[in-house]
Amino acid sequence: MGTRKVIGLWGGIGSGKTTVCSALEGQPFRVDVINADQLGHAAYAPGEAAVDEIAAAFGSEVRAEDGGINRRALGALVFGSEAKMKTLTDIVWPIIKQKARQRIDELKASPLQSDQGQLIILEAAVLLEASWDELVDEVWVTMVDEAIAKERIMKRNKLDEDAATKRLSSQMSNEERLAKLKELHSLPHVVIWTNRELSSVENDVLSLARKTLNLTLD
Ligand SMILES: CC(C)(COP(=O)(O)OP(=O)(O)OC[C@H]1O[C@@H](n2cnc3c(N)ncnc32)[C@H](O)[C@@H]1O)[C@@H](O)C(=O)NCCC(=O)NCCS
Ligand SMILES: Nc1ncnc2c1ncn2[C@@H]1O[C@H](COP(=O)(O)OP(=O)(O)OP(=O)(O)O)[C@@H](O)[C@H]1O
Repeated sequence: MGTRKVIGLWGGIGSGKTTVCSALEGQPFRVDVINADQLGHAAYAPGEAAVDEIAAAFGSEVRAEDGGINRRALGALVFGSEAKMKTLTDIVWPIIKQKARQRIDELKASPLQSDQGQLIILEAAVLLEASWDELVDEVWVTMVDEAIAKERIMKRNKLDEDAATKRLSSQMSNEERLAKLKELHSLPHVVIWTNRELSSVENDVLSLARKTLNLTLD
């Protein structure tokens, strides 16, 4: 019987979260990724409870034509304003947490399908800020030098340097992230530095996964 583990994958913009998940594809153990950005987006669909609350807080200009939330309009209000972002996250983080817990429970209730075990990965840029680490067994943190993160997101998102700097400065610095990690105490955690050759990062991620699942290392 394989082991099931829930991993919280935490890291800033362009730090390598998606790359880590891709490295785990096609392995003999099962991997299910829950993406917190997507759970948040689902909360903005027409008829969802958060929609009226957000429109009441931010005004009707954040309503989309279909009756849901227009993320672009909302993003323009909250990115760059700490106070407005807090108003939004006070509404939406508890909803994302509840959706993530429900999805983890569903996955845990489903047949394992592999005697090599299962990793359930909760991928979230704000895992610790939102206290979603309460849902996981282990935390993996992707980290990269900020200058390299800037280069990567300029290239990937076709941003100029100013726009990339703005996005990076709206999140925790590496120093703040490392300090925050110290608050985890008893929860196992590991930092995955991604400013290295991709193949070296991928090898480390596979070793980490096998260790987490108590599989023999080859
Ligand atoms: C502001 C919103 C509506 C903008 O939506 P939009 O589709 O334009 O952007 P998207 O969600 O893809 O986010 C863009 C990037 O910003 C990051 N990000 C989003 N919210 C935050 C936040 N509160 N703090 C730090 N980074 C954030 C995302 O992880 C992503 O890398 C949306 O990001 C949102 O609802 N944010 C608040 C909820 C939240 O914290 N989500 C992140 C869960 S990991
Ligand atoms: N080791 C590496 N060497 C070179 N490029 C890399 C490496 N790791 C990641 N990248 C590239 O950097 C960019 C950002 O990586 P990735 O998309 O995995 O980060 P992310 O944390 O998921 O970002 P976001 O939260 O912004 O979506 C991608 O274009 C990816 O291909």
